[in-house]
Amino acid sequence: RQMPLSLANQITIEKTPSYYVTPGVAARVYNMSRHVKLIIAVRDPVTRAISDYTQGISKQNGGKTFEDLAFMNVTTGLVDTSWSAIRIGLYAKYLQRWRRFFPTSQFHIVSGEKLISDPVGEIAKVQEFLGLSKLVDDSCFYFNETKGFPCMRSRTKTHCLDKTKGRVHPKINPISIHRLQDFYRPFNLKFYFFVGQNFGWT
Ligand SMILES: Nc1ncnc2c1ncn2[C@@H]1O[C@H](COP(=O)(O)OS(=O)(=O)O)[C@@H](OP(=O)(O)O)[C@H]1O
Repeated sequence: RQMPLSLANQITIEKTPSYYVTPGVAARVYNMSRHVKLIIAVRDPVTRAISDYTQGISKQNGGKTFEDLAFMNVTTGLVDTSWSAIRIGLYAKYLQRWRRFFPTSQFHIVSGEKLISDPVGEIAKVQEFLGLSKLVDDSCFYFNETKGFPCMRSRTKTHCLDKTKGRVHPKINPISIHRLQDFYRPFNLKFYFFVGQNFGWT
């Protein structure tokens, strides 16, 4: 058994990035509990793809550039959706799968961008969604200039993202960025429509 038991006054949270995109997971979660609350954290899919690639560089990427992987043909700019870093950013497609099992009221979407620019505001919405009292306020965060991210502070300790997160991304040719923005735009609009929230991705 992997999930710990929760008492009536407790909530149990489990986080795995691949849940959202893995076939069959929505059905398995539904069969475990159809009342479960679902939190999906998203960011601009172009930045997400570059972040994914950056994470891959530290493991293996076969010496390939971001463009080698993102485009089937760099000259025509045909996007390669068979590459997972690209495919995962099609958020609307995966949400449709989850919505076959769960009503809109059971989803909460967290903006990765706002989590950095306004962590207190973004966490406040999560607390509300989970029915928790608002424990997180400005005193819980400070901005770490070196890391470029907000870090958490409690009375006894501080905590920043570890070194596997918040990596510096490689510089990608602006033409490639524009091509990917054009590619994702209709999917992003569909996602905004589904969740009733505009994330302002370009
Ligand atoms: N708290 C918080 N606020 C804002 N952004 C955050 C936060 N936690 C993780 N991240 C960003 O998410 C990227 C890593 O995603 P995951 O945490 O899902 O990574 S993992 O798949 O579990 O390894 C990683 O992206 P990069 O910055 O591109 O490395 C993190 O910066």
